[in-house]
Amino acid sequence: MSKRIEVDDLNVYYSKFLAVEGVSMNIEPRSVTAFIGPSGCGKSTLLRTLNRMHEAIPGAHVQGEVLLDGEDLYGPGVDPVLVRRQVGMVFQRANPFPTMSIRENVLAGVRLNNKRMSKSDADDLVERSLVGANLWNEVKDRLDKPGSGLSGGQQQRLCISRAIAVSPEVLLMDEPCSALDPISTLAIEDLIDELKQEYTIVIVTHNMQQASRVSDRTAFFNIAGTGKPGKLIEYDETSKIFSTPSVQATEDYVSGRFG
Ligand SMILES: Nc1ncnc2c1ncn2[C@@H]1O[C@H](COP(=O)(O)OP(=O)(O)OP(=O)(O)O)[C@@H](O)[C@H]1O
Repeated sequence: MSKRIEVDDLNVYYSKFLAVEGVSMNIEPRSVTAFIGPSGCGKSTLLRTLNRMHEAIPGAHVQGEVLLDGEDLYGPGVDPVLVRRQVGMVFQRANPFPTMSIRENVLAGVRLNNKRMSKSDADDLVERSLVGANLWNEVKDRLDKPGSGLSGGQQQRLCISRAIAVSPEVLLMDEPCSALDPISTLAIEDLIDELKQEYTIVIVTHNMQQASRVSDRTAFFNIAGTGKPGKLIEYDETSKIFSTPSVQATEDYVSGRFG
């Protein structure tokens, strides 16, 4: 259920603009990898190439390879819809479908995949996904109420249950806690720690403490100036990045001496 990601000499473009240049990295299964770096260095852009969401923007394209357990996501004949089923994504702002019930929100991705299910299978899946996202106890008595009636932190966990309901191999998270209060943030961080038993997780975060709390490895990206491409500067064990990084720019960034 958890796959290895290999990024090989990846260039990421918005039309002619090279936003991210020459990234190569291996991301291990059952681990959490944090992408950190200053605004505009391409963290979210790179994240979106890992499930082919980048190319949903007109003119956006990549050069290079992204392999999932050895298979090139950008190979000929690969269906981006199937890729997105294997590689789920959770966004900065929780985005449950507002008019749908909690139950239907959990099932939304599965329904999109045209999977027909009996009522009892659907009930099982809803329960398993909500338990998996640590939300079941809080919502089990109101599954037919709208998802928009939940708190921000609960909505984010609802989005995580929607993502895991389709049984992905990888979970991408783009600043999943940036709109949450500290208690909800801790709940999501605990959940990330549990989810890594089953999934490969990549998280973009601006919060250094969060990167050091949740991730096994950290990738620091930087940008030489406006209009220049973002680059991967250093990628290592999180403890090393935050204690004895090899590159001065990493040290400056993690110690807050940046810019
Ligand atoms: N849809 C788009 N069209 C054109 N350029 C874009 C688009 N989205 C992002 N960019 C550019 O790509 C570069 C990388 O942006 P990206 O959002 O990936 O950076 P980031 O490191 O995630 O930033 P932040 O930390 O502020 O979210 C920036 O120069 C940005 O302006």
